Amino acid sequence: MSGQLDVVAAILWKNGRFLAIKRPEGKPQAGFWEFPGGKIEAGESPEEALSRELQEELNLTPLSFRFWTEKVHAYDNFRVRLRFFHVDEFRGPLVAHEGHEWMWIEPKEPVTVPFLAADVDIVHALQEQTVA
Ligand SMILES: Nc1nc2c([nH]c(=O)n2[C@@H]2O[C@H](COP(=O)(O)OP(=O)(O)OP(=O)(O)O)[C@@H](O)[C@H]2O)c(=O)[nH]1
Repeated sequence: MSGQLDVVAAILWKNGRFLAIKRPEGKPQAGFWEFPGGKIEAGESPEEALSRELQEELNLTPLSFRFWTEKVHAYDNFRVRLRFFHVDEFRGPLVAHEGHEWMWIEPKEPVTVPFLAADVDIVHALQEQTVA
């Protein structure tokens, strides 16, 4: 284990669907799908990190968001602490600045793409609509 990463992840909602993006080639865990977000930088609050990452990655400005849940997940060689926020309103347009593929997922439909291991139970919770 080489320490713990502090990460924010955004569950962006549009017309009842949530956004997933694919980790691009060249990044660790390329090819897996995840929620937009990234590492919280030194001196940043989770909310600031959320706004910065959405802007950098997707050209989106969150206008209304709320903390939902957090979890710690141990990958083989590092541990991550993830804070998930629901984002109900945002300003775009969505532009994949970092070359991400993206898709809007209808929670009632089966998910056919592989998500990062830490996100799998989060996706299930969204599908089961156990979230407020
Ligand atoms: N963004 C994001 N990261 C996640 C999720 N789930 C999850 O385990 N992670 C992990 O959290 C870490 C986030 O790192 P990142 O590489 O996306 O962050 P970043 O954009 O700040 O990285 P970089 O600027 O170094 O490229 C990765 O190790 C990733 O495996 C998720 O849903 N979204």
